[in-house]
Amino acid sequence: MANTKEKPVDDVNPEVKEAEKAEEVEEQRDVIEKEEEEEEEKDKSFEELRLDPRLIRALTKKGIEKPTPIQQTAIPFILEGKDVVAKAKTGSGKTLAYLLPLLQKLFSDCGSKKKKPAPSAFILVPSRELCQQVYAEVSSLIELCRVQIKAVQLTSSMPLSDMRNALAGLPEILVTTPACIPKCFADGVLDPAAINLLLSYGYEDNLRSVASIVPRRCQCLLMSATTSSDVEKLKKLFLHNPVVLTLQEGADKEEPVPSNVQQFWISCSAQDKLLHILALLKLEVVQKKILIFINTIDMGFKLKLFLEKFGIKTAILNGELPQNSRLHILEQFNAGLFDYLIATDDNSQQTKAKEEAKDEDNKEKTKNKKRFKPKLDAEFGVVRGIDFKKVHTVINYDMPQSVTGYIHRIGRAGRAYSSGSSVSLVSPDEMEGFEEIKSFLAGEEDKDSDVITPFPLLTENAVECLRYRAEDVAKSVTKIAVRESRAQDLRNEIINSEKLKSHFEANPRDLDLLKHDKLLSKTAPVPHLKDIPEYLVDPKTQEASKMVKLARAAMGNCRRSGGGRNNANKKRSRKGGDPLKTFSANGSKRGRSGGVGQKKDGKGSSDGLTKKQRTA
Ligand SMILES: Nc1ncnc2c1ncn2[C@@H]1O[C@H](COP(=O)(O)OP(=O)(O)OP(=O)(O)O)[C@@H](O)[C@H]1O
Repeated sequence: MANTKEKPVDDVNPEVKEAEKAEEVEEQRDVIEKEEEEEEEKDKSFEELRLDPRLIRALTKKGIEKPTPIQQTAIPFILEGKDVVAKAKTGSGKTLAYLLPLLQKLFSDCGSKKKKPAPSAFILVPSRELCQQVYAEVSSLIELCRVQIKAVQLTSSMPLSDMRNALAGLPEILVTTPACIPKCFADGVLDPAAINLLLSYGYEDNLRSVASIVPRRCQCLLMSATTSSDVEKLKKLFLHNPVVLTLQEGADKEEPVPSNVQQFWISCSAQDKLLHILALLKLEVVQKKILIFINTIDMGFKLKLFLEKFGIKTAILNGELPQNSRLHILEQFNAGLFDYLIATDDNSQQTKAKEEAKDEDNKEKTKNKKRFKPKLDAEFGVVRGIDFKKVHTVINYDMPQSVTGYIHRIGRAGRAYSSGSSVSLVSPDEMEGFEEIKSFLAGEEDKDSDVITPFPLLTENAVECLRYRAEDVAKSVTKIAVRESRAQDLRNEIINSEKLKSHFEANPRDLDLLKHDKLLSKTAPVPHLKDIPEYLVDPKTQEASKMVKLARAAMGNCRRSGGGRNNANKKRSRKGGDPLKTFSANGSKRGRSGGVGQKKDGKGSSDGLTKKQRTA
């Protein structure tokens, strides 16, 4: 009689095999979680970092309980008075890593009767948006700590008299941008001798503009997610025997993109990008909130007009909008007033705008017509450092023009340990740049590993079902319609921005009334395009969409208010809360190698979902 125990492995019932495999995966997961728990146990608390109790209380009120790795490492050195050069991935908490020790140092100066020239701490950030964000963060900490410290922000658009007024109250902290520096120093608004702590964020270019005026005794802190700066060169300029921190978190080594952001891509022609983004959003296979990056302002308006025909309301953020509007759009998006934001990032926008302007000039020579010309704000930037709250998905509608651009864009999702994903639409023209990004992220040792994997939840069939409608609507979004909407939107925003500036200062709550995702199209969207009829929906993609919605609901229910680190939540989501993660069965330890049932070319498999997906 045959003994089942001695049966060759191949003869074992496939269901038993599946179950064993699942058990193995579960065991592996438990080991990883145990390792992570042990790692967490080794973590230091804010008390152990000798942070002032007032700051710790303020952090608790903000829902922040434990320091992140960069905070644990950098805070003690900064408190010691050391120069620090730190590179840590996006969303890892670099802002508090320098703000907390900075405030603590200023607390001790508060009591001293000796009058110091002001401001003593100088925070240099790459964009106005980041300037506003850092200023808001430092102001809220000061308020929560109830200390007599004053912070101000200066931007280059401010008249000199306003700059002088802002500095007249002897602020201890100044937050500003590189573009503002020449103005501050040239007109004697600021005394560089006063600066004894300089913080620069994303430092390469920023520092050159202040190199000649920073006093030698000044403590310098340089923070970045992507820098390639030569520390040796910087040493000669500013740094005194700096501590160089390159944060290696767990198994992530030096990867600049957090491992909690799953990266996907879809291969499609440039013309088919509208069709694909429609499928992603309309079939709800990506989770909200969603930040969509494009490379030109016109493309942003084209996309907005296209999507609104299908009942998808989006807001637009770009460097030609007035500053008030930009800050307001960011506030509303962060507050969750709308789910889709189409953004043009700084670098790509500047270069493309130059091209556009050149193009316009040439045309203008032939046609002597008055044309709408963009005026861009040199201090605009939504990619580096801006803390978009609860963005789950970043979509690269256009691919960024550099690896750094990609890292900063993707870093807007998955901030502070939350899970996130990115989907890049890659056309044949963009393939070379995309390969560069992939090989950079894979690193030297791991060249062949797929860090960015094909998006698994959209079948070819699902996309094709929408083609007729998408192409029909795309034709109606003409160049003229785009240009008119862009000019109209800018006019509206300028009027609103001016009219409402003083009103909002007096009535901040009224800001909520001005929604930024309003329709731009002159003709109202036709009702039948708002819903996709049953017969057009591919059943497999529909199944995936249901999972995404379920996961969203589950995440909503278990998410804690206050924004602090939530271990329970973290574990739950790791165990399958995020369908994109659950679906990527071949994943490495942290589920990075993407979904099954995918073709190497970035398209979903024609078969659609895998066995595992169907079971899910
Ligand atoms: N110790 C902490 N615990 C939980 N959340 C934190 C902690 N420290 C910071 N955060 C939150 O993490 C988010 C990201 O922080 P921050 O903006 O400082 O990241 P960053 O490293 O500067 O990212 P980037 O390089 O993209 O600018 C913020 O919402 C912040 O409030």
